Amino acid sequence: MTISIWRYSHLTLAISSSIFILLATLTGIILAFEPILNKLEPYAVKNAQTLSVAKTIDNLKANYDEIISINIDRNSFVQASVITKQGKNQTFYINPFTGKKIGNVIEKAPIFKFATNLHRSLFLKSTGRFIVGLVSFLLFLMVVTGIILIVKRQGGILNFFKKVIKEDFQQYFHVVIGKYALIPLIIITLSGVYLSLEKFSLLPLNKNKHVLTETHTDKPTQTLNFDVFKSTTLKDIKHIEFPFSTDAEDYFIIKLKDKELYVNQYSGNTVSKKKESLVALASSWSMVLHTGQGSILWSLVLLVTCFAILFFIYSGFAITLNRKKHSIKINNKFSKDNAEYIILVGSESGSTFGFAKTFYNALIQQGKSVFVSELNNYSNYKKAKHLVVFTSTYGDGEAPINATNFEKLITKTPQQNTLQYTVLGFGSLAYKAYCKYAVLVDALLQKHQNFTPNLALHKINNQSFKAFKNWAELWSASKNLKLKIDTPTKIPQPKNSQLFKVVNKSKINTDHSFLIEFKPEKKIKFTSGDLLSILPQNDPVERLYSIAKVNNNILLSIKKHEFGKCSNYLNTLKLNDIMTASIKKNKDFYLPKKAKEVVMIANGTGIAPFLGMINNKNHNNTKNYLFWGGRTKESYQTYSKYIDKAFYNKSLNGIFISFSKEESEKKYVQNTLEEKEDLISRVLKNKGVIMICGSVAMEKGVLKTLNTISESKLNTPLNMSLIKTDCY
Ligand SMILES: Cc1cc2nc3c(=O)[nH]c(=O)nc-3n(C[C@H](O)[C@H](O)[C@H](O)COP(=O)(O)O)c2cc1C
Repeated sequence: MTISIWRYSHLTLAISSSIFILLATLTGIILAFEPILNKLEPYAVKNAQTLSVAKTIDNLKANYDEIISINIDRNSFVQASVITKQGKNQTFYINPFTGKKIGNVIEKAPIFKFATNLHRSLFLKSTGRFIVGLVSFLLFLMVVTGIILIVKRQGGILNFFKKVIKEDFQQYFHVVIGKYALIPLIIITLSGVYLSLEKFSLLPLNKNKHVLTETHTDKPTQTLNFDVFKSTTLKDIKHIEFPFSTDAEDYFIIKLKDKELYVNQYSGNTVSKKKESLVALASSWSMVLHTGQGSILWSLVLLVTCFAILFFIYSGFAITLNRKKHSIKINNKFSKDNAEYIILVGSESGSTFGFAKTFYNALIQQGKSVFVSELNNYSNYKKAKHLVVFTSTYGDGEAPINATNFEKLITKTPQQNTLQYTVLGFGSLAYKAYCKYAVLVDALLQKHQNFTPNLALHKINNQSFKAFKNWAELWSASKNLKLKIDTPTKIPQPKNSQLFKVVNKSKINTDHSFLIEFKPEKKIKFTSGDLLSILPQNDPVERLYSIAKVNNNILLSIKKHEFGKCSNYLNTLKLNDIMTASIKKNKDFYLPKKAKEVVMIANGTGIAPFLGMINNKNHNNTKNYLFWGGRTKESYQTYSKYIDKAFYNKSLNGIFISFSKEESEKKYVQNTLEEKEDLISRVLKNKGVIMICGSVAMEKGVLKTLNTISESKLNTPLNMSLIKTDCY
């Protein structure tokens, strides 16, 4: 399988540098605390930034014999180096308003010294510094390739910040956190690279030099009266170096944010100005941005970003291992020119290859000559008579990575024979462009003169093995074959499996239906209308049951089929038995929050989600009506308890029941809908919502009846945007 160059680069970069990134991140986490702790020290003096340098010097002079330097650090703490009246040379934090000492200069704690050395040079001096700089650059490249991968995944740059669809925990959070950590990551990596370049003196030198503009004067004056000191506040100052001697050639050296001044110690005139170079300014910014010095907020951002990097390392490797597990190799027994059956696969993350392999094996078992390849390898097939395309859809309805050239290839590659073709699309209903690329492939083949359709395009949602098996049966019937589709030997456990305990179970009724109530062993979120996915033992095909949320438990309504593996398994469960299953969100079938009136229509066990919905607290005063079709009055007894309760609580405003097998009143749910056409047309007119759950046959009949009511009473076809269905 071709692997995207970007994904390959992203992965290679990650593998080659992960140990160093891990070290840098762990030390980065420790170092992020240093500026936070420093900033919390009580050495910041209120309004000190507004005080003039002249006043500060004045105050210091009143307390000490001599001033050597004044320094304002990134926390805005004012530091002075002085000779005390006792003749001692000392450096400490001062209150510039009084000139008095307020604390000793903070010493770097040993843990921070250790972490800094490891972070900067891995204790390997220049070699270590070089490695760290390189790793920082590699991490930057990973951010860039990551951005490209997100853009591809989201289907274009404009969709970059659009919601990410959750397919799998690691992938989802790798992308989501990646989007939000993007800017800090770029800043951290680029500033890291910059600081390394600086250490290796690889940055352009500052060509600005001091040029003296005044001849010296030996006339002593009062330092305090210098204009430059009076007009400059501590806000602008980084450092002031006092003249070392009384020689006129010794100046005050004043480092401001963007320039350096020489000030004559006698005249107070600025004798030279040197502008800070852009390189030096960038160095200063790189230091601040990379270390978080002076800002608790930015240090916290750096800290969180370090944790994000740790998550990327974990989730990135988990995704890769998962892909490896799913990657499938097919050893073709026949060449492309000797095979009668050609299977072409479009796949991004490999799962479609699994289906192709199963299909390939089934054909080979029947003694057929088959050749499997990728859509991007589309070619001319000398003996082929049948083409089967299995393709997923990626991005926003786009081709998966190994199918991107197919559209071009098919127009310029001639075929000698006419091939019968079929397209099977793999996709997910969670995306708007459901199986869109399969639709395009189908259209391309339809247009092509060498292809004739054999079976209409079919779509498989969420890699459903059951749907695939159904399609394979249809396809083999169309070819007069008896394909044996092997179920996968490894039964995948559904993602986010949970344990559920049986806490209630009704007797099985004359329709072979029963209710079973499960209590989740762990606290989980779910809503009536969500689905419970159950894999019965030794069966890879998941069964989905619509959930009713009752007393915070899951209530299912099950019909036991004679040979139904899952329904029989559920029927064998006793009180307190534990079952493994997983919850699948089904937001499209939630009770609407805003509708004034909701009509719920179900037959048989399709009533389940509605039993939960009508028993939910009705905060919006929505009026709920339930139409249910069953076989006999006895069938209804199974559910009556929940319906009575809803009536009692006034969360159900009408119930309309039809029995199809009661001699006295044989009716289907559609007949009752016709009888209540005034209610139905009112709900449709007022933009209420109609929810349907149950068999597909019932759904068809109900939609037809609703359409008839809409056309006759409202003179308009049924507005499908008001209909929600969950039928099977
Ligand atoms: C990022 C991403 C984008 C997807 N976009 C679509 C889409 O637009 N339409 C669709 O039907 N399915 C979409 N899917 C679902 C996949 O097509 C589906 O999971 C398929 O079975 C994956 O097959 P593969 O593993 O062979 O690539 C998308 C999946 C992912 C991860």
